[in-house]
Amino acid sequence: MTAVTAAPARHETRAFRAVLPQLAPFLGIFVLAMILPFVSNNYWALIGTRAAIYWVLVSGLNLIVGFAGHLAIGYVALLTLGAYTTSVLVAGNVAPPVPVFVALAIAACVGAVFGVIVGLPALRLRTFYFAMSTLGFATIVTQIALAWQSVTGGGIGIVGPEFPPPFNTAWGFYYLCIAFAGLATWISANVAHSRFGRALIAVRDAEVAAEASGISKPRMLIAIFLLAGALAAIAGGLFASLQTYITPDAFTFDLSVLFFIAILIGGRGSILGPMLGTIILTILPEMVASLAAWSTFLYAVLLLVIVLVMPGGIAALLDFRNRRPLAANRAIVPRPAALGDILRTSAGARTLSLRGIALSFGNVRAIDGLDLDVKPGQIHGLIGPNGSGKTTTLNVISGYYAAKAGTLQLGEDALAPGMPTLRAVNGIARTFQTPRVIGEASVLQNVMIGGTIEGQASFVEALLALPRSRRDERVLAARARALLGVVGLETLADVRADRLQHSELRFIEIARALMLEPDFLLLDEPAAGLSSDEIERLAALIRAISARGAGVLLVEHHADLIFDICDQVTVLNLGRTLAAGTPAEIRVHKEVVSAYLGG
Ligand SMILES: Nc1ncnc2c1ncn2[C@@H]1O[C@H](COP(=O)(O)OP(=O)(O)OP(=O)(O)O)[C@@H](O)[C@H]1O
Repeated sequence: MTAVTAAPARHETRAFRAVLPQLAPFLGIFVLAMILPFVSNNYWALIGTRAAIYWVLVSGLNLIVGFAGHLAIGYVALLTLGAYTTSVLVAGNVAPPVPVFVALAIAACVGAVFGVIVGLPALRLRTFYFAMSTLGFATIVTQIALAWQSVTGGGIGIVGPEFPPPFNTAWGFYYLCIAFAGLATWISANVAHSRFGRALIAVRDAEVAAEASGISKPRMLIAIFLLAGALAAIAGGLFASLQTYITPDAFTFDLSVLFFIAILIGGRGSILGPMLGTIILTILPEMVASLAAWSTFLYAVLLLVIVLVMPGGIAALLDFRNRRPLAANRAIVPRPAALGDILRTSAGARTLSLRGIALSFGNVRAIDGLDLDVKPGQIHGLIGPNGSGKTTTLNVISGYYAAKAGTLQLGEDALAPGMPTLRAVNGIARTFQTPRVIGEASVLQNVMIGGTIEGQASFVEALLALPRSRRDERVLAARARALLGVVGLETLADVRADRLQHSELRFIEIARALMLEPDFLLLDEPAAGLSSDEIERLAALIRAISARGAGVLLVEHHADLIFDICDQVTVLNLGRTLAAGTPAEIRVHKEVVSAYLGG
């Protein structure tokens, strides 16, 4: 990032004002939690404590289910693990007894390790299969707790840990749990509002776009499972103390379902929604005591109602900002001239070259011995009839497909085949034939995702909102807003992306790709679905991008756009080069005219 920097103090004030409406409900809940002891009795201390403990677990699980989209349904296993680890360590069943806070810290570490073990299948398994693997783990933990009698007390159980004064009274323990719940909220909100939280929803809803932005799914998931495992185990330790005595029966499948449904009621990608969901689900059976035995049935009905009536959950209900209508006749008016203030002039003198690239799908030769050079500062058009291999060429360059033959080089360096997440590091960005945008995220967040790898702060720094992480956010947000100005969409920055028109999504993708300050930009049919005015503006924008020194590879069916702005054109037919040359040469090339252009 060069020209765009933000004045920290001014930005922080503006940012604080912007987040105040989002912060207000949390402050409200916190104040209510603080005054509860003064307006109620010990019965409510128990319910309030239970809700706080559940939320410590759900706040972490929310990052896995609500943000990363992995159906970890058997998460009660980590609550069990934390409860037994804390109780056993405090009781001194395997080693000399340790103080309860030390035991809780050890349980958090054990939970983090097992959190990753439970989560690892998510790297390969999706949806139902991953859900089943977490359930399997829950069964194993319960069986071990039952069988390992000398340590866990088996079916008879074990005494839960006791906390020292002032936490050994009902309200003292309540305040301790509220403190943990507050901390868990702060940590999970920090992660959610950092580049890591955005990367999670990108992997969930637009995995290929996430990879093109350099986001590594395994690293992201491991970090999240570590955190969620630690939080769940801490919740387990607190839960064991609340119960005073634990047996494997205390950790029912109903609890797992409660955690899971709390997130679904709350809404994906939200912190406030699942928090309210957890509170509601904890209080509901108590309010209607006669229905307590029906709790599983109630949860199932609630789940059905949510899925059918309000799939966005509480978060969607509270999202007043996105209820405001958008102007129907809005026009996209890019300002390419502003690019100079945002992107440095690319100094890259390296050429992106393909030599003898070949790739088949079964018997279909998608590309067959392709040579192609994309030079810095030039626009290279790639055209050809449907199925001629244009998108496949882009996918080979972006690392989604590994070519069966040939070489792919950036200057003197060979580009590793089949490594899409490394292309962003190599300065290669792209857009997609069908825009890959995260509908539930705002336009601004979508663009910021493009700059994920530009962030400097580590996951731990983001989790604690340390200065480097706050600076990352400032810089990425400022650059994303500036790029939205360049593509003419800055007024829509805070709108959910799924409310936008198709043509607007195309420009969002370009802004997202530009977040990387790419040396090479691969555009897959960017003019598809655009009006003639919009195509003209797109042309000016692409010209301005290449004028900053980037090499552009433009796949397009609009021949006028290609001939208007390209320096070089390659024509493909059945995976082979039919012709290559300047637009003037291609326009009159006999075979091209008869095979593709017509006339
Ligand atoms: N994943 C795949 N599996 C099997 N065949 C594929 C796959 N991807 C592409 N193909 C085939 O490879 C050939 C080239 O496809 P490609 O999408 O690259 O063409 P294209 O020139 O981009 O076409 P269009 O202009 O319609 O987008 C086609 O015959 C297509 O059916």
